[in-house]
Amino acid sequence: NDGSVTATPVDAYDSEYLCPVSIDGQILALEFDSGSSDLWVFSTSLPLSQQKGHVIFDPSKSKNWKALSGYTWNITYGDKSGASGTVGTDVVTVGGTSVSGQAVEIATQVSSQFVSDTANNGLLGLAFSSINTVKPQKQKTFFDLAKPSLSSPVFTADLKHHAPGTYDFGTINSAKYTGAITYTNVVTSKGFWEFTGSGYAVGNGSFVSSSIDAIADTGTTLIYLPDAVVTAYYQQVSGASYDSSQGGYTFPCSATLPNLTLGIGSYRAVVPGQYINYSPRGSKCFGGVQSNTGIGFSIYGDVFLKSQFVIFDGSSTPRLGFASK
Ligand SMILES: O=C(CNCc1ccccc1)Nc1scc(-c2ccccc2)c1C(=O)NCc1ccccc1
Repeated sequence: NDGSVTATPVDAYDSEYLCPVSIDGQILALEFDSGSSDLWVFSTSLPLSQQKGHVIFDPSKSKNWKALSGYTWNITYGDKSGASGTVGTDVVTVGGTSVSGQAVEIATQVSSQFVSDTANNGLLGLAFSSINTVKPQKQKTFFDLAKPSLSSPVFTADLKHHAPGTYDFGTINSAKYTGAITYTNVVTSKGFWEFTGSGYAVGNGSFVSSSIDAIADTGTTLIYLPDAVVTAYYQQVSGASYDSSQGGYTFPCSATLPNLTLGIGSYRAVVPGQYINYSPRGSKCFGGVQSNTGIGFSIYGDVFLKSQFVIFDGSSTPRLGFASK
């Protein structure tokens, strides 16, 4: 039972993309996150003050809800946001793909970043189940549970710049990309869709071969790269500088930004310069490419992913596929 669901940007900056998910008939907009592995939702178990403005899941209204007594979860993201709570299982449907016995993690507490992001009613994790946070027994992701019922064990991301895109489960729709798909091996030891990029080029500059340890992360907005790449990029942007008060590189909003080419094997993925003007911040504009210092690896987030058609291949040898579109 393959499925396809629309991924809608939540704001003018494509800071996140939300998809409608049905939990036994209750429909919530969730953020699909290939950088984490918990499916959690705003719930009636939250303090009313934290529920305000959100669409709330009410397990008491679900016929298929089965509480998992004594099970808890607790997740913290790199930006120090987080949530925690209790767990049950229910029927979860995304597009045409339906899964029963899906662990749905009920929030009893969420951090302020989630409270204020009223469009976001929770996350649907699409990284590997090894990093699910449920205790005493970690739970499987929607993709892992859906896999056996899919035509092929894959999902694809076709995110778009300032426009709705799609996630497809079970099929690779050849109408959504041009040219050949380049596949690259994935290392799953950290639980992420982790691969090694082959280098970079700034604008029309020559390609610099270098191994870049990176993850494909639909839940992270920007691209986080090694300092060597980031400084080389912003050297080509007049008026750009690192602004510690803004926590990253900014530049005059009138700047013309060069494209950034990121190598994946012999494939050259081109991120249009305009995608790298992320958003106005203070009197300048904040860059969509930032340093990966403190993270431990690079993150190819939405600014990158929306320039590509991406295949998350969950076969016995997981791999990532990239194609132009
Ligand atoms: O955590 C994720 C994927 N989930 C992103 C997400 C979605 C909704 C709300 C909050 C977060 N990806 C990864 S892997 C590694 C990190 C990381 C980032 C910075 C420091 C240390 C680790 C992150 C992450 O936190 N991504 C989101 C993010 C937010 C702000 C700045 C950078 C990255």
